[in-house]
Parts: sequence; C-alpha cells; structure tokens
Amino acid sequence: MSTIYEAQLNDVRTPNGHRRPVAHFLPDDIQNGLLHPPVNGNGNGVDSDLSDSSTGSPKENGTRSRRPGMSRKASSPMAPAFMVSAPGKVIMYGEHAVVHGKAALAAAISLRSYLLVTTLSKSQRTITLNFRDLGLKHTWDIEALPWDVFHHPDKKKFYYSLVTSLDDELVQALDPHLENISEGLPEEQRKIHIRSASAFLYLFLSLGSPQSAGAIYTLRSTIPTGAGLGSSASVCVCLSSALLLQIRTLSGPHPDQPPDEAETQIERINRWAFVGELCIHGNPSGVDNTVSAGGKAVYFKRTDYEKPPQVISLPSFPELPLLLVDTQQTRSTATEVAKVSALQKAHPAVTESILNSIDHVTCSARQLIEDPDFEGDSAETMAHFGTLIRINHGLLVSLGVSHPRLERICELVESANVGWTKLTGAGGGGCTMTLIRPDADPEAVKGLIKKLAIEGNNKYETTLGGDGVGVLYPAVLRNGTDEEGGEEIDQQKFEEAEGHVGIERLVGVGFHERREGWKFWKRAV
Ligand SMILES: Nc1ncnc2c1ncn2[C@@H]1O[C@H](COP(=O)(O)OP(=O)(O)O)[C@@H](O)[C@H]1O
Ligand SMILES: C[C@@](O)(CCOP(=O)(O)O)CC(=O)O
Repeated sequence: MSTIYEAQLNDVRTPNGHRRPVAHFLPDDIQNGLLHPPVNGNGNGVDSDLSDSSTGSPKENGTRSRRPGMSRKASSPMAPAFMVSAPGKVIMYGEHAVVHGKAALAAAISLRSYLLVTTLSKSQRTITLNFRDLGLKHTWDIEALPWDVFHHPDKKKFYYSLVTSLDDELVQALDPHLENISEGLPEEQRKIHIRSASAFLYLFLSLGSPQSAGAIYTLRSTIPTGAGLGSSASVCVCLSSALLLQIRTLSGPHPDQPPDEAETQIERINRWAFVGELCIHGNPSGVDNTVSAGGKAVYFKRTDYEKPPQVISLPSFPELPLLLVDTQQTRSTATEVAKVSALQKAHPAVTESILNSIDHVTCSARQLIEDPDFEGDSAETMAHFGTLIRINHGLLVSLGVSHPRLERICELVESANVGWTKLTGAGGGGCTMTLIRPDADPEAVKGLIKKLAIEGNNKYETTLGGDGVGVLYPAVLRNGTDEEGGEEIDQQKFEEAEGHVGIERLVGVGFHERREGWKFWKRAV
C-alpha cells in the first residue's frame, strides 16, 4: 500500500512489495481448505498418526501418498520443514489509550519475523526454541512438560478458545521449566529470554499434546526488538500460527479461499497470539497482534476484554510518506504500559480526559479516511493527519511515556520544518514516526536525516499496509537459483543468512520479483 521515505543512511531493506500467485504446496486437504481438525477424546485437537501421514515431503511437492488397499499407514513420513512469517506494525494514532478501551489506528509494516519449524524424527522427543536474535537456545523433553496441569479438564483450552487472561496455575506450572534458561546471562537479558520462552511454552502446552512431534523452532526477525514496531506481537503470531498449523487446525491459506473463511483462520491465530502477548508484556490491548495477524491497516477498539475487539479494515488507508526513526533507546512495553496505569490510579479524572482526547484524535483520523470525498494525498489531508500526529504526541508526553531522545527528534524535525512527529508504540525510547510534508524541501529532509544519524538514531525504511501472517509450506522457495523445484530452506541456511538483508534475500516475503511460495490469509474488507 504505502511508502518509504528515501534516504541514504542505515538502510535495512528496500522491499518491492510485489506479490505473485502462489504455488500449491500444502498437503491436499489443507490446500483445499477441507482440513478441519480432528479433535480427539482429550479435546486436544491432535491426532499424531494423522498429522504425520497427511503431510508430504518437499520432494513430493506436498502430495499425500497412500498405499493402495491400506486404510492406515504402517509408518508415516516426517512432516516437511515449513515457515511462517508475520509483520510488525506502526500505530498511527491511539497507543496507550487503546489499552484503556479507546480506539487506535495501526498498519502493518514490511519488516517481519520469520519462523522455521523443522520436525524431528519420531525417536527425538524434544522441542528446541532457537531465537537467534536474542541468542536464546533451549531444549525441553516433551514428556517432562506439565501436560497434566495444562490438560486437566478444568484447565484445558481448545484451538478455538478465546483466552483473555493467563491462568496463574498454568503460569506457575511453567516456572520450573523456565528457571534454567540462559543461566549465567545478566538478569535483564535473562528476563527477556524467559518472557519469550514462556510465551512459546504456554502456547505449546495449550495447543500441543504429549504426542506432539519433536521440532526445532528457529526464529529470526528484521523488526528491531522492543522499539515500538510490534516485534513481540509478530513473534507471537508466528508461534501461534506454526503451532496451529502443526495440529492441523487451520484451513488454507489458499488464493481462492472465501474471505470469511480466511478471516476465521486469522482470528484463531490472533487469539492465541494475544495469549503469547499476555506472557510477554502483561497487559496488551491486542492491537499489535491483530495488525500482525491480518496485515493491512485497521481501526481497533476493545472495550470489553472478555469479548473479541472491534476491528475495522481501512482499505482506503493512504500512502503516507513516513520516516521511522529508532532512538535505539531500550525500553519495555510492559514498563511503559504500567506507567500509564499508575498515572490513572493517581489522577483518574485527568488521565481519563487525556485518554479521551487521544480517542478523539483517532476517531478524527478515521472519519477523514472514511469520508467519501477523501483524497489520500492532498496537502490538506496531510496537514489534517499531521496536526493529529502532533496533538497525539503531546498527549503521550502528558501521559509520561516520552523520553528525551524522542523529544530531541521532535525538536530536530520541527526546526527543519519538514513534517509532523510522534512517538509510535509504547514510547520511553524506541521509535518515532514523522509524516513528511508534501512541500518539504528535499535538502532540508536530507540534512535532517544526516543529523539524526550523527546523533545515533537509526532510520527504517518500510512500506505500510502489507499482508499479515504468511505460510511457506514446505520451506522451499524459488530464489533465482537453479535448484530444481526451488531452493530448500534448511536450518543452517536460515541461521547463516547475514543480517536483515540476508534474511530478506533468502526467505523475505515479496523480496524477489519472481519468488513463489508464500501464501497469506487475506482479511475480509
Ligand atoms: N526477534 C525476537 N525473538 C524473540 N523474542 C523477541 C524478538 N523480538 C521481540 N521479542 C520479545 O518481545 C519483547 C519485546 O516486546 P515489547 O517490549 O512489546 O517491544 P515491541 O514494541 O518491539 O513489541 C522482547 O523482550 C522479547 O521477549
Ligand atoms: C502501548 C501500546 O498501546 C502499544 C505498544 O506497542 P509496542 O509493544 O511498543 O510495539 C500497548 C498495547 O496496545 O498493547
């Protein structure tokens, strides 16, 4: 959909945004959208025989082979390695207020997380979490995990359940399995590892079973961690979709899948991604995982946490010339969200009025976009969006979630007179987004970008409004190499891809002009 502000520094990627018709790699029944999960007597949705036998190997191009005259296979081939990918996001308007039941407007970005799932042979009864960006690698014995607690009839959840809070007993049952993660690392770093691992384990134990296949889950991301661009949500969407695919509860994605059916799959993925977010940052609104799962741009509001949120797709979300700048100042979403809750406790009426003002800002932007006479790129529209950006930032400052480094960026943009800036995401560090004025002097913009770099900021180039969660099943891509049938993405290749550019080149969604393989569930408009 949208755009990047061209400049010379710290380029992370230059996506072309092209989408190609996708190859039919999924096993027949998944491919045709017919696969509705076999929920067994334990209600865990997994049938280990079926899950192995219905998945083809990459060499068979995903077709199922059954021996004639046999109703059941004697032995089953290993499931092929597959990948899932999910985008980060920018919140245009409404961060923090959205946690308190107000509206937010957010869009997917082209920076993404990629998760490779490698199934182990039947005799290897372990799962390994390999989160490369964090340097986290940990292996668990599947049988040693607390299945009895997670599968107790009072506790058991299903792939379609709506889980809106973590269960304390389940969280406690995970503790012994998290305590020796990354021992010896500084406490702050360990905490980050433990949070990510707890999201994985909570989902694995909720969705899997003691019969789940052993596997290695290798994740790499081009989204900066903890910078306000939704890295945690995109990781959670990857985990949720991979685990739901492994227990064969998702249909498609398929190019001809009816939109309402695709929406159901997105919703299932999104619900469990939200549970992962609960593990990582405690009190999420759900806007990040919603945008990451479904992609595009949405208006989001959740007034009642016991019910699904209101999500409205915004197909006329305009191509905005945005500059994303990362202060590289670390912070955690959980801490910033807690600051606002503390302010609300201390000053309920004042805080509520700030949150309401943010809500008005978001609604004003939505009204503008949905106006039948809306002109996406007129100077007037830009000025309207820009003023709302400036006001929204001021309100976030009042909530106490800015940071001197964020303020410094606002000051530099203001004095260069090239656009309007606000923090995006949780603040306290992380990123700003600047909407560049249509009449901005290009030399002034260049000068600004140079100054920002000199002061230690990092610029991200990204497009807005792309696809949500995608699947590459099996993990084979046409990468412009001569490999017959496409290039198989194995773990070593994926791990060794150099930096963000290397990841994009190897597996990036939309990176190669003629790449085929990735498929996406398309949100109904
Ligand atoms: N690439 C990654 N691999 C594994 N976990 C990640 C990755 N990126 C982020 N996370 C998890 O998400 C947390 C950051 O989430 P959060 O503070 O909400 O920031 P963000 O704004 O980027 O979502 C990290 O502490 C980590 O637990
Ligand atoms: C502050 C908040 O509104 C957005 C947080 O975004 P991020 O985790 O900084 O990318 C929290 C939330 O919506 O869950």
